[in-house]
Amino acid sequence: MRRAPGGTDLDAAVRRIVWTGTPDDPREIMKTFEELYAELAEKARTRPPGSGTVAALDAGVHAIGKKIVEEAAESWMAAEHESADRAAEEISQLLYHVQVLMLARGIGLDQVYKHL
Ligand SMILES: N=c1c2ncn([C@@H]3O[C@H](COP(=O)(O)OP(=O)(O)OP(=O)(O)O)[C@@H](O)[C@H]3O)c2ncn1[C@@H]1O[C@H](COP(=O)(O)O)[C@@H](O)[C@H]1O
Repeated sequence: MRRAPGGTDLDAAVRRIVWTGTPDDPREIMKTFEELYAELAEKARTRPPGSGTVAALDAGVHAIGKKIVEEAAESWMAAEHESADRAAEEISQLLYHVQVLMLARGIGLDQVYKHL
């Protein structure tokens, strides 16, 4: 069996990445970055009532940018002082707000990926 550095079972680590791992239902499939972007793009297009994404887009680039800075700071603090799971939660929020910023500026995934 393959082992990740540090003796962790690599297959188990990959499973943790692929599966969402809520404590109650570890079988629930997680949402990928691409799937979230497609969902948010659809929200932006259809503007369903009650969508936080629509509200954030209406608030504009300046307000979205402030949320990104806030979530980036919270990610940093969680990574430095809290558990890996807490840091991951903050990072997920950071990624969400980055995607909202992309949509606000009409930036597609490919436009970003070509710079990676
Ligand atoms: N993944 C996210 C997501 N991550 C973060 N957030 C927002 O970011 C905020 C960050 O949480 P904080 O703990 O910083 O809370 P807060 O500072 O009190 O937040 P606010 O006062 O700014 O609302 C959350 O309250 C949400 O408003 C998200 N909002 C939505 N999504 C997903 O986006 C999709 C579309 O959502 P809607 O547009 O709301 O339907 C759904 O799949 C959601 O799960």
